Amino acid sequence: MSTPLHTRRRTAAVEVPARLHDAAQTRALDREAIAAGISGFELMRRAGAAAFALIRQRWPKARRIRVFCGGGNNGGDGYVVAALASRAGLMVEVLAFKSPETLAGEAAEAVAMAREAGVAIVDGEAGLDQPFDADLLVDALLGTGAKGAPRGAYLRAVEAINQDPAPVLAIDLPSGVDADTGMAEQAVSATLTLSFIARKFGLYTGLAADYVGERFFDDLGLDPRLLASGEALGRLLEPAMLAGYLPPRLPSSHKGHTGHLLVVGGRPGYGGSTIMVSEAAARVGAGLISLATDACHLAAALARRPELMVRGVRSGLEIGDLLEAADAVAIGPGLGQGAWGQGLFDKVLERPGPRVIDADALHLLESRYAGLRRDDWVLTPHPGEAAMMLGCKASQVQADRLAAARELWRRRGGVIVLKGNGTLVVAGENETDVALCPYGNPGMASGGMGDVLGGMIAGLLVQGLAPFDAACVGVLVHALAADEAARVGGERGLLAGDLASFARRRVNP
Ligand SMILES: NC(=O)C1=CN([C@@H]2O[C@H](COP(=O)(O)OP(=O)(O)OC[C@H]3O[C@@H](n4cnc5c(N)ncnc54)[C@H](O)[C@@H]3O)[C@@H](O)[C@H]2O)[C@@H](O)CC1
Ligand SMILES: Nc1ncnc2c1ncn2[C@@H]1O[C@H](COP(=O)(O)OP(=O)(O)O)[C@@H](O)[C@H]1O
Ligand SMILES: [K+]
Repeated sequence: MSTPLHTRRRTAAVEVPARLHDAAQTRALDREAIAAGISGFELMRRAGAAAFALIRQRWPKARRIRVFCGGGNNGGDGYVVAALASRAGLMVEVLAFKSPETLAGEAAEAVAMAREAGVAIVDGEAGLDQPFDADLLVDALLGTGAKGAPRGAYLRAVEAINQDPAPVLAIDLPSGVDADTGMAEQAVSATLTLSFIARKFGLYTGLAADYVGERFFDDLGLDPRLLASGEALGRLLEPAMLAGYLPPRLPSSHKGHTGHLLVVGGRPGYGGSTIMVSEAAARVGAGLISLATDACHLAAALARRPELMVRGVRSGLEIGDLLEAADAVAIGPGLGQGAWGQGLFDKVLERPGPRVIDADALHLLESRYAGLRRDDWVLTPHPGEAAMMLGCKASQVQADRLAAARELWRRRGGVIVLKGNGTLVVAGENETDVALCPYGNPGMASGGMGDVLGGMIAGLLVQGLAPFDAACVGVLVHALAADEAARVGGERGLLAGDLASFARRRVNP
């Protein structure tokens, strides 16, 4: 983590954020826990108990519970939940999608536990045709051992769960969602998902958001040192981190200490984008902001934010002095890919230094600078732009967002911010180089939101944060501001311009 300019020494401890694992890394943790002396069945018993405790807490009035059990250990967790619910006097039915007699190991012990508790276990496919009128469904079909989309009877079970109006608790993950990537074609649409031992990376990004519902996590009482060991894919961004990144300013600070940003872009008809970039940068604390844009936007920019220094420019030749003065540059929104935009972009790339490259500038980077790699830039593609840069389809980017962001990083270096639900910040191959933002909401699916994000990242860069830190803080502040704005006024109708004032609170933690 870098030290922002002219700030007090950090007092807040930087908390180690939650780790994110894939299925294989989760299995490694399971094995470690077993090697440390907790039996596989004990883990399963704890998982089932945690799930039943959550049921009691969230659905205290539920009396009729239908548990959909698969043939692996995820199914085993389901049998434990059924046993505990039955012992508590609830009416429970297990629909078994693999014959309980064929289950092995811990899952077989869990079946025995359910039988002993008097749970009715019926053949899954036959049971689907029998009405049950459940108050709650438990999805214990597939967990981290799932390979590909649900097949056969499992697929019919997923469809039946989704057609039933009852709420759904997904055990460990919604069956059909890929734990590693979040890819989901046919998956259980859960009300809540309770994950064990490890937070699965895939549940926090991309399409998974449409299936997981509210996310819960239980470490099953494992030693935190064990959970901190071994490999992980990345880490979650959390609000508590902000205090560590953004210590208060020194009382003697002046605008020369807080950074000068140059924003470049806004061809005729696209002036609003750069105004939003500039305003967002100002609201996260950039000291001075120069905006180089088409002259037709001068009046609008100054009317919206008289704090800006705005210059109408006809070509890249007119920004040399501005580049000289700036600590960082944000370029791309409204830039266009014609001669005007090209000239400005070429000029900006002539000099090294922190840059946020977005929108049209990403297209210009691909078309004019194939193979150029730099450490000091932050590239902020949405999935469509990432696909353009990788020469694939946006759906392929979404199918494995981490792989796409990593590939972009390998090609381009610096920091890659892959936008969209569960935004990823990637600056390398290690766990500490990958951050995922679990905040944000679909109210952000409106024009200009990305411009505001770019402005925030740039506004943090000029204050001296390192590119990875600026990207992480910018993404987090942007999403938290959008969530707060949505809480106040609702998601639908949320405007990019609404975020700035909420962001201000977050950068003063
Ligand atoms: N000791 C442990 O390993 C623990 C495991 N736990 C639970 O166990 C789960 C992992 O258990 P498993 O490794 O047995 O895996 P699963 O329970 O996910 O089951 C895998 C089984 O499902 C079948 N299958 C896989 N993909 C399928 C598909 N697409 N369509 C239909 N059938 C498919 C396979 O035949 C395989 O036998 C975790 O998600 C968690 O819920 C918890 O009980 C905590 C402790
Ligand atoms: N459903 C969503 N959930 C979370 N964040 C979202 C969602 N939709 C959009 N966003 C965020 O809003 C911003 C949109 O950026 P972008 O697509 O570049 O928009 P624009 O080009 O209009 O500025 C990104 O930061 C993205 O992560
Ligand atoms: K499941």
